[in-house]
Amino acid sequence: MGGADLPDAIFAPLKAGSLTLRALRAADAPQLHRLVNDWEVARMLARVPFPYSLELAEDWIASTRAQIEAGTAWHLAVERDGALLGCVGLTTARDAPRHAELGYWVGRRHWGQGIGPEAAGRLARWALANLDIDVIHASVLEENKRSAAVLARIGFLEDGMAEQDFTARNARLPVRRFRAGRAELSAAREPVPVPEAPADAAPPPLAPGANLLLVAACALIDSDGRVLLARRPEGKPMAGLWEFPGGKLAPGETPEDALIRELHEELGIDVSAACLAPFAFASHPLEGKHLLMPLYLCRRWNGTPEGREGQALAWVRPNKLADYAMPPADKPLVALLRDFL
Ligand SMILES: Nc1nc2c([nH]c(=O)n2[C@@H]2O[C@H](COP(=O)(O)OP(=O)(O)OP(=O)(O)O)[C@@H](O)[C@H]2O)c(=O)[nH]1
Repeated sequence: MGGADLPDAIFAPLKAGSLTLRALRAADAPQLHRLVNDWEVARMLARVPFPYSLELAEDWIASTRAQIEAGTAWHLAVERDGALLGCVGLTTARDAPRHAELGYWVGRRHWGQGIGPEAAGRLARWALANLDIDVIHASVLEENKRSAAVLARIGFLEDGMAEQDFTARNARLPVRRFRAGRAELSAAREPVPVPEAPADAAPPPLAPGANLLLVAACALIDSDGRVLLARRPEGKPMAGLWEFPGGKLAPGETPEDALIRELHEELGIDVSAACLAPFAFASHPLEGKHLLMPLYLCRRWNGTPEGREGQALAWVRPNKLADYAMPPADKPLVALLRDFL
């Protein structure tokens, strides 16, 4: 059996509500051809010719599998109950490191069911959490109001106009450009209600420290002098950035208590307070509050760290720490750590 029959071997499918996003397979060609060989769909897509032959569908599917394997683009089938509904794709930008382009289309008979935002939103959030990118761009034909609404609903912001060649129309046409990063995509997902304050009300007095977000973090250092970084998983704010393991202090906890608990929960290792050496701290605005984060060093623990919450882990040499995208609060810590180790 060839690779084309084993789609999940190259890409673990993503769930998005009732939808599944998975690698395209050779067997999808007839269904894909039927959906996209439709003037109402093809005329809105830049690179799709019309009429669109079955052979083109077969060739394109093969190319999408090669791109996933090469790590350059992820064009996926949008499926529900075994039926192909459309496609969603993300291509990393060749000339702009850490940027990517998002695209999608849905077969006409499936319009109006919220499939576009569900599928495109999931792929965008997955990409920011799992690929080395920070910004996702998308273009929609100026007249394509439906597609622009999909992007706005996911959290994309409009950032200007451009022009693009549209193969099916044999014309260069104006497109609206959109972009989103981590802040936009998590804000759209988890809207924070802002309480209405009466215009003349004085702000209530705050207890000392009430605006602080207390987080304890730890640089685990192995016998080769490498530091453990963990990647924030999809669904958390700042997903995809690398950080020092740790987390927020629960009520009544000391930073050491919190670290012992977090390192056990997140990595499955046991540390004792005596092995946590205070090293430095971060102080930075975050989530409408102010992050105060002591960073400890730890060279001794029991167990082997593993990403118990699905987070990727990396043991990183001090001189390579700067290659990992980390939250802004960590920048000074990284420099201190590199100089110290
Ligand atoms: N653990 C950790 N958190 C960091 C670092 N740098 C940094 O800005 N933070 C921020 O500190 C906060 C830690 O909260 P968290 O969400 O990980 O805390 P938690 O484990 O209690 O998770 P939860 O809030 O989902 O329960 C996040 O906003 C995170 O982005 C870092 O190096 N390590």
